[in-house]
Amino acid sequence: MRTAVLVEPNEFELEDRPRPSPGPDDVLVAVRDVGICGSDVHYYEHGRIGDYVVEDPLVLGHESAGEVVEVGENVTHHEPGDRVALEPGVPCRRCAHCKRGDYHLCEKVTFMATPPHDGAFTEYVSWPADFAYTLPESVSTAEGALCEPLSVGIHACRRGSVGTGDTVLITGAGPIGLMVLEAARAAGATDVILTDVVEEKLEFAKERGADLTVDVTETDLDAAVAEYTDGVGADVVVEASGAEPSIKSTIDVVRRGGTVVLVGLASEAEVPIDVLELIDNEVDVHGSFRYKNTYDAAVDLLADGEVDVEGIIDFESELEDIDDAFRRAMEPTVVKGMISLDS
Ligand SMILES: NC(=O)c1ccc[n+]([C@@H]2O[C@H](COP(=O)([O-])OP(=O)(O)OC[C@H]3O[C@@H](n4cnc5c(N)ncnc54)[C@H](O)[C@@H]3O)[C@@H](O)[C@H]2O)c1
Ligand SMILES: C[C@@H](O)[C@H](N)C(=O)O
Repeated sequence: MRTAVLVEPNEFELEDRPRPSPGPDDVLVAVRDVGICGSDVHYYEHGRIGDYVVEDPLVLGHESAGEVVEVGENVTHHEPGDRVALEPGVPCRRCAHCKRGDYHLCEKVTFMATPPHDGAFTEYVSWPADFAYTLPESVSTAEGALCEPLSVGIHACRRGSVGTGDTVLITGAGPIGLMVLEAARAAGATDVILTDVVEEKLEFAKERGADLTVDVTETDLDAAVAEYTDGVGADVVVEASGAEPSIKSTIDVVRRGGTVVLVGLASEAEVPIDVLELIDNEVDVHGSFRYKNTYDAAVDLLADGEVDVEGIIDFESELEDIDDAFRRAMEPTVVKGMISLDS
């Protein structure tokens, strides 16, 4: 099977690898669509993300969906022909975190495209059947693949307890910020503000329904939020840029008693925060790491037409053109590139 392998930074090789056989609890999936995530691009460019280092050739891609072609002997809820979205993180199911229900925090998780685990830029993936979610007729496999970033958005909104009538400020209008926008609307937020430093990203966010957009290179964010919220501040702030100034700004623009959710990964682990301000204003700060129990919700939201994910796709490429696709994905105005396979 054709497989795009990252052999060294900035270089994929297309290899012919043996097709895997599904284990007794697995499904074998013919991959149809795989999104290019910022983390894939980071591994491609730098060969590492923090402590995760690409030491051996690695298959990238963790936003994937396809068609079941074979099922293991114990699998009863899938059959060949089913179209499925694959949740990329499979936990050990045994550790303390898994047993208390926080399976996304499992330290032994097998997460696609995170060294040393291979991902989905390949023709076939064998994957645990309970981490494959059936897509109804109305949901495309491209949308199925984008259940992954949508899941990040749903989990962030759940962490922030976004609710009906809330004003949500999202910093960073990349794919994650835009998926938080979708999830926040679905959770009942009536006012959504997005920030960015790239004008095109903000125009796009506006087209996708942001009530207010703020270019933080030109406009004072505190003043803009104060004006929009009559001096109160946002109920929930979701940080989705990873930029240090943006992380710092979150506690200035959240309302007293409000919630800050940190999703963006700062390049420096330590970002100075005024803790007295946090205490005085009784701000809740939550980290948000990947997601748990979001795929069923993501598929239902897509089936009900409650969210749009396909609209963020800028281009689709074939597996053979993956180097070009990654270079395109690095352009600052591009939101999402997809690799589509027609095996
Ligand atoms: N916690 C998690 O589970 C999780 C999951 C996925 C991604 N992430 C992280 O979330 C962040 C967003 O992911 P993405 O794929 O959308 O990244 P991205 O780089 O595509 O988007 C980030 C956006 O932030 C904008 N930005 C840069 N500086 C800014 C500033 N000072 N203020 C406002 N916006 C600014 C950029 O122009 C860009 O549009 C990244 O840091 C990524 O690593 C975290
Ligand atoms: C969650 C996922 O989108 C992210 N890129 C990660 O590897 O953690």
